[in-house]
Order: sequence, then C-alpha cells, then structure tokens
Amino acid sequence: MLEGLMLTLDHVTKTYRAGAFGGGSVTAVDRVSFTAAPGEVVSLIGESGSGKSTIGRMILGLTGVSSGTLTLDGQRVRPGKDFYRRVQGVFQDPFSCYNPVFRADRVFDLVRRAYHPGVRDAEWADRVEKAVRDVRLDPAQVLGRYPHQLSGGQLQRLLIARALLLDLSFLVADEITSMLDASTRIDVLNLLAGLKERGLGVLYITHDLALGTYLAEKTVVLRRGRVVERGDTQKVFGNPLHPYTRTLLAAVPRLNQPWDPPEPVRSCAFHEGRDAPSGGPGAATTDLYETEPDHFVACAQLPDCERTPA
Ligand SMILES: Nc1ncnc2c1ncn2[C@@H]1O[C@H](COP(=O)(O)OP(=O)(O)OP(=O)(O)O)[C@@H](O)[C@H]1O
Repeated sequence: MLEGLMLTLDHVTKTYRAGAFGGGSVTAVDRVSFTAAPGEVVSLIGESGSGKSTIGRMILGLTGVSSGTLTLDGQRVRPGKDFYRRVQGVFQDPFSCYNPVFRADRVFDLVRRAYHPGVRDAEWADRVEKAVRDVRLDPAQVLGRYPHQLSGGQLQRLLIARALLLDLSFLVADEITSMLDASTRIDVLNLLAGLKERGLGVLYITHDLALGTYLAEKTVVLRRGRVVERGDTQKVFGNPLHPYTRTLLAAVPRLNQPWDPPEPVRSCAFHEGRDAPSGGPGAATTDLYETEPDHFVACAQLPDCERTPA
C-alpha cells in the first residue's frame, strides 16, 4: 500500500499578471475549495480556460498561490527533491516531456541519479523493468527506442512508470488521455484506478465527462475559475443541479438522439428564491449550497452575481 497525501484547497485564488507590461490581471482561479483524500480520485472538469491546469500547476508548485491555502497533509507546497519524490504530474502532451535525442530509458536514469543514487545497477534494472511492466509495456520493446519511435500512448505510459519509481503519494493527471486512442485510454485509466487501489491520491483533470465519471468518486465542476458544483460523482452527474453542469452533460452526444441545445446558464437555486439558508448546511461551506450530503452547488450567475459570498 502506498502512503497517500491529503490534498486541501481552501479558498485558493490565482491571479496572473497580463497585458502589455503586466499592467492588467486575470483571475484564473477564484476562491476554490475542495479536498482529495488518499486513495481517492477527484476529477476536475470544465471548459477550456476555466482554470483546471492552473490548479494542477499550483499543486505541483509550478506556479504560486495568490491567496488562500493549498496544503498536502497540512504542509504548504515546497518544491524540491523531497516534494517531487511524492508529488508528480503527468501532462497532455507526452512528446514535450522527452528529449528527442535521448532514448526513452534515459528518463529512468535521470530518476535514479536524482532520487536513488545509492541503488545498484542490477536492482535498478529490476525496478525499471517492474515499473514498465506495471504500465503494461514490454521493456525490451520500448526502453531502447527514441521518442519518435514510440506512440503517444507508449510515451504516456512510460511517464507513469517513471512516476511509479518515486515514492509517489499524489499524482496530478492533466488531460493525460486526450491524445490516446480509445483502447489505450482505457488502459491508462485502469492504471490510474490501480494507483488509487494502492492508496495514491489523484487529481484527474479532463474535458471529458465520461472519463471523469469512470474513475472518480468526487467531481469538481469549474466555470470561469470558480467551483459551480462539486461532490460525490454519482450525485453531481445523477442529479446535476447547476445549469452549467447540465450544459456540459447535454453537450455529450448520444447515439440516435437529436441534440437539444442546452438551457442558457441563467437560473439556479439562488435565483429561484431558494437562497442558501444562513444557518443551514450550506452556511458552513461559505460559498456553495449543500443540497444533500456531499453535493454542493453555487449560484448560476457567477462571477457576476455576488449572492454567494466567499
Ligand atoms: N501564465 C499565464 N499568464 C497569464 N494568464 C494565464 C497564464 N496561464 C493561464 N492563464 C489564463 O488563466 C485562465 C485559466 O487557464 P488554464 O490553463 O488554467 O485553463 P484550463 O481550464 O486548464 O484550460 P484548457 O482546458 O484549455 O487547458 C485562462 O484565461 C488563461 O488564459
């Protein structure tokens, strides 16, 4: 069993400088709160530009948090060798993670040099072979090849094998299946499911609702940097309450069914005269209304409406 880490985001905001000479600013992530427990997959879903990758990058220490707190087992992110031994990211484009003139096995040598310099050659070779087999690849087929001689799915799986050679506790998987064909995609998802079984926490960032629901026990739906709905995946998708979540679901084409344009994102519990009760279950969450246990929803008119104070 792996030793997982508890991820906690509490009103996390990220503001980037933008515009000529950095004079303007973009709030990419706006007071986002959620948790991911060890052994839990949380899927982060939302349209392009909704702030998903920015959240992944903050967890990995690749960009700073502007306000709020982001912790792993109560500790703030401290990028460095000890941190990256336990927290890793795998990204959408596997090709960009490899040096084109180095064979694929070179990424494993770099891991050894940085994290396991004392391990002997034979033992290291065994560990690499096991990690590569764990991602359902044949070491003899892939390790001696250059990146251009491997498929996107093979490169993606090698990156996961690389992460397995560390003492991994938390993985940020950012659109890792979007370049893969359907069968390889299921292989990679099953790999993530295996990691979850072993106690690892995973943040699974995706545009694809079906893939998110396949793996995740919890779902966070983001729109324009804010959480509009979150909670138990079965509840969020079985009973979507926010018009934006309904829009996302309506956008999934179904065989032999005409596509109905989704309703505009206009109304919600807050705009139908059902404000979050001041002393009720929603009050504790500060900006989301708890409609049933582990199912939270926000105002439909965020960020323009201020009816859901943070
Ligand atoms: N380094 C940066 N400087 C300025 N603005 C940025 C920077 N990175 C991201 N942004 C902006 O922050 C917002 C959120 O971007 P982010 O990449 O987190 O969204 P996303 O949901 O991951 O999108 P996609 O699904 O297209 O990858 C966007 O408006 C984007 O333009």
